[in-house]
Amino acid sequence: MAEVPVGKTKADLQIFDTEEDLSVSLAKYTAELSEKFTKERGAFTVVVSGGSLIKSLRKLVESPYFDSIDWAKWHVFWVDERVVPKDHADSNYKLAYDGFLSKVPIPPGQVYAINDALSAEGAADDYETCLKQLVKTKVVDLLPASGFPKFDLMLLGMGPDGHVASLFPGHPLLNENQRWVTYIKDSPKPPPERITFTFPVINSAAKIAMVVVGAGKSDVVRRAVGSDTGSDMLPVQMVSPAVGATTWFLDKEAASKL
Ligand SMILES: O=C1O[C@H](COP(=O)(O)O)[C@@H](O)[C@H](O)[C@H]1O
Repeated sequence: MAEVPVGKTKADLQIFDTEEDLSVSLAKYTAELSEKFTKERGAFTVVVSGGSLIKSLRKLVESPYFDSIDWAKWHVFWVDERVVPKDHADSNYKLAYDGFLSKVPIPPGQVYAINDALSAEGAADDYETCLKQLVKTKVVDLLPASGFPKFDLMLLGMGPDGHVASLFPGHPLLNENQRWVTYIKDSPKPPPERITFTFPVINSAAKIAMVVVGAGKSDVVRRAVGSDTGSDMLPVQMVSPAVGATTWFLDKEAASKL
């Protein structure tokens, strides 16, 4: 494991020969954090993205991780969601449910999907209200220094353009610093309407795993890893936890241009 600069902070970089090896290591990392936070807080708050990340979580539902994890303590959230019905092919909820959540015994009331009956604006407001309630009841931690929720673990992917969550290069939402959850109606990647956590929330997390696989992302990985703090920073370079730590999980192909 090497420590490398990414944007204004440093991240641990792990490179794996195969995506299979990456998936095993990601399961071990997640299981260890599940044990740590469950012991410390009595709950484990996990935020997932959509996209290719979900496939890389597959080893978690296998032995020894499946049996060792106290799934009843998990609370699952989405870093971003497309404003489509939950059974739509574009839904990040459906992707996670089919590939992961349907295979583990997390109590359904601890899986916080967005309200798909609302508009983008309404769904963002509703999700933010839900998070505020969970902070009040101490299911979700608060980072006192920032006043934003502090999730235990964020499992994030990155698009080939360097976007994370639904925070896209050059978009004004990159600068949102009040809202916890906001919405976008002009996403450059379809579907256009989405809700997304803002950077202050992402950067208040205790642990962030940035999971990137495939040669198609090698150029953006090369651009992201380095101490470029210019004004045209990629969204992924703005992932910069205030008190937490980021670990990048890359397969050999994604890391091939480093
Ligand atoms: O649209 C999205 O894209 C990103 C990246 O997806 P990937 O398939 O290139 O890994 C994803 O992290 C985000 O949650 C999703 O809504």
